Amino acid sequence: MTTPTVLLDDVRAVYGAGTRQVTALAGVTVGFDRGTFTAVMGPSGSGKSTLLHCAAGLDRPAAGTVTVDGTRLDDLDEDALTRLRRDRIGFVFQAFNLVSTLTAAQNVALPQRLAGRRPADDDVAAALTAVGLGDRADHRPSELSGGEQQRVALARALISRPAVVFADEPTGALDSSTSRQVLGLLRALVDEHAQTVVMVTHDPVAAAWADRVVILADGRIVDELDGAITAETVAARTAAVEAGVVGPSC
Ligand SMILES: Nc1ncnc2c1ncn2[C@@H]1O[C@H](COP(=O)(O)OP(=O)(O)OP(=O)(O)O)[C@@H](O)[C@H]1O
Repeated sequence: MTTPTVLLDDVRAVYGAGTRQVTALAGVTVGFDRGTFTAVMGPSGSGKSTLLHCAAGLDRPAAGTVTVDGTRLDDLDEDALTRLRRDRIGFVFQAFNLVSTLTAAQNVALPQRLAGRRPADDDVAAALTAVGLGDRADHRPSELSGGEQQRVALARALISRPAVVFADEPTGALDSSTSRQVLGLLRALVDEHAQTVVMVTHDPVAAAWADRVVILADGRIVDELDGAITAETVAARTAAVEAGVVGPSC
């Protein structure tokens, strides 16, 4: 049996304390295999972002373990965790994205430069071209739209080839043709480079690009789809969860 690239084992996450305590993850066990594309869905407040943050080492769970690329995150101090995030994890997050003082090209090259390598200028240009931003290499994030910034983050994942790419609503701010372009790029990371992609989305059309859909409700995984996934089946299953037909108590 192969070990998943990312494994969450009975992960619990809580915010606040006392009467204000909120359980965001109530014991989640899930693995994301190498070369797979998983969509994480569920109603607002069901724990999707918390799951992504715990899996990516941005939040520490209250209990349970997270293993990324063979390394248990709870074994790492903050410096080692920062290095692991830099070297092994790609982020396509709206709020956790690019360095504002660097150009698009410098942002794409950043993880490799921090690791002491210098990506070839041609590789950086090719990655930006692949995401449709070949002519914006010298622009800083403030000169790019939210969707363009997301695509710069994707270009970074294209050349630094992290073990896993976490994407939080990567198409939320995009029109449908740019969304298809971004989803096609995520798909290509998986199909052509056997990378692992985990994407939080509310959009059944976006989720249909994945190999597997994991649906959360109240901090637990309550449903899963794989095989032939269509936007219609995803919409029906998420609607059933929202309506409480499928839920933690079922
Ligand atoms: N910083 C925080 N402090 C207190 N509670 C929080 C915090 N962040 C999240 N929560 C709570 O934890 C639960 C899970 O939140 P999370 O953001 O993971 O959900 P989500 O499924 O990503 O929601 P959405 O789709 O609305 O972004 C919610 O009840 C939320 O209110």
